[in-house]
Order: sequence, then structure tokens, then C-alpha cells
Amino acid sequence: MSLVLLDWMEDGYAVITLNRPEKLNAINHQMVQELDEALDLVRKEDHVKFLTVTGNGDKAFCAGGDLNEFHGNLEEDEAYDLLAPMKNVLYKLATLPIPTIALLNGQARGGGCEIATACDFRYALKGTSFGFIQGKLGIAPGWGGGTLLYEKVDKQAAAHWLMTATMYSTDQALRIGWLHKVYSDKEWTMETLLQPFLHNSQEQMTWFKKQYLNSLKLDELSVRMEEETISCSKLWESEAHKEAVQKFMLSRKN
Ligand SMILES: CCC(=O)SCCNC(=O)CCNC(=O)[C@H](O)C(C)(C)COP(=O)(O)OP(=O)(O)OC[C@H]1O[C@@H](n2cnc3c(N)ncnc32)[C@H](O)[C@@H]1OP(=O)(O)O
Repeated sequence: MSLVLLDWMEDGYAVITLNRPEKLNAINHQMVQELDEALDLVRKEDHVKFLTVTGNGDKAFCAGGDLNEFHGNLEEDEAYDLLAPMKNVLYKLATLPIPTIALLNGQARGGGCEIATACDFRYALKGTSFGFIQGKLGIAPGWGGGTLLYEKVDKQAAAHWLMTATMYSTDQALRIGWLHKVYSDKEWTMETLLQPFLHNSQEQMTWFKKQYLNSLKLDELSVRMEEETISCSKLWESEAHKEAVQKFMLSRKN
């Protein structure tokens, strides 16, 4: 079964859906691989105007890395080998030549927020919440999403969110500029959400995106994302991280 769905829409855009709702779309190895392949396919299609990324189910966009696979008992080099492929996926997503919109149908935690941050824009359903909670697990973002957060919101707001590792409501996330729009249940239809983009041609969209990417200084971005993955791999060995993952695992068994 595909854990990542890729759909081509008649209106000229593509949709990637994280498809593991029973695990709140937590990212496992298979999904890393499938996301990578889906992004390659989207990149090859020259008629697609933009890409949306969303989650299946009504509870979560993505609950982060799968804690059974991205578990606590890893040496630094093992952690690096686990984190780096998803960092490469996020770099691909962040630098895709067409605009990308995260449609946040439910909560996002940890790596889920990193995926959303790699998209150019974030629209959320009212009542959802979001947190770069890695700090509470004895680690820091490791897929490059922390680095990307500094590109997307005010630097102090980014540092504050990462260091406090708290969940933000849609109002808080709007206030710091991480979210661009919030919609009610009734408004949450593709027509309403995407209507402002649909009138643009593919040529317009690729130019807008190129101009945006030019502002990001991409060489430097990939170096900083790599540094993030290396730092997170070191933190992976900490007792605080082992204990936090253990606590989650034990809570599942009761
Ligand atoms: C790469 C680094 C990172 O991403 S660090 C961040 C990792 N993510 C997390 O710490 C979030 C872990 N999940 C949670 O705390 C809870 O599931 C939250 C999101 C609060 C939702 O709670 P609740 O509404 O009660 O749902 P639940 O816990 O029963 O979850 C439903 C099923 O999904 C699973 N799930 C959830 N998150 C993950 C995850 N990150 N990795 C692996 N599995 C996850 C739960 O285990 C549960 O499945 P099951 O019913 O136990 O089979």
C-alpha cells in the first residue's frame, strides 16, 4: 500500500497526501522513500502549476517522525543515516521549481512542522495546532526544518518557537507569519483554498518561484540544513532523548 499518494488534478496542480492516518501520518522509512519519488515525478512534469501537500484523516497533518523507527537507541552515525534522507527530501521540496502549499488539515508536530515549513505557504484548518516539539524530546529539528523556519518567519520568532518547543494555536502561528490563512470546516474545499492560484499560468508560477528561490541563497541553505542534521544526530545520543522516546513507547503499551 502506498503511504504517500500523488494525484494530478485537472486544474493543473498536483497533490501529495501523507497516507497513514491510523498513525497520524507519522513518517516512516517507506514514506521517506515514497516522498522522494513523488517529488522527482512532480519535478519532471512541466505542465504542473503548483503542488499541495496534505495529510489523510481528520486528526493530523503529520505527527512527525515515526518514533518506532526514528527511535532513541541509535548511535550518532546511525541517527545521521536515518535523518539525512529526509533532510534531502525537505531540500527537494523547498527548492521545487513550482510553488508549494501545505494544507494543514490537522495538527503537526516535530517533523510534521518541518515538512510544512519546507512548503512555500501554509493554510490551516481552524482549531488545529502546531509545534516544533523536538526541544521537549532532548533533540532539535534534524530534517533541515529548523533552518527553513529561520527563512520563513522573523528570526526571533523562529528561535523562540524552537527553544520553547510549545504547541501554537492557529492564531499564534498566524501572528508570527508561519500560517498564511486559516479556514473553517465549511470553507475547507480545494476550490476555496486554491482559487487565488488557479488563474496563473504555469510560466507565471515558475517565474514567481524562481524569483523567490533566488532570494534564499540555495548553496548556503543546503550547507545550513546539513549542519542541522549533523547537530541533531549528536543530540540523538543524549539521555534526555532516550528517556523521552521511551516515555512515548511506554504510554502506547498501557
Ligand atoms: C524526527 C523528529 C520528530 O519528528 S520529533 C516529534 C515526534 N512526534 C511526537 O513526539 C508525537 C508523538 N505523538 C503523540 O504525542 C500523540 O500521538 C499525539 C500527536 C499527541 C496525538 O495523541 P492522540 O490523539 O491520543 O493519538 P494517539 O497517541 O493514540 O495516536 C494515534 C496512533 O498514532 C500513533 N502515533 C502518533 N504519533 C506517532 C509517532 N510520532 N510515531 C509513531 N506512531 C505515532 C500512536 O502510536 C497511535 O497508534 P497506536 O494506536 O498506538 O497503534
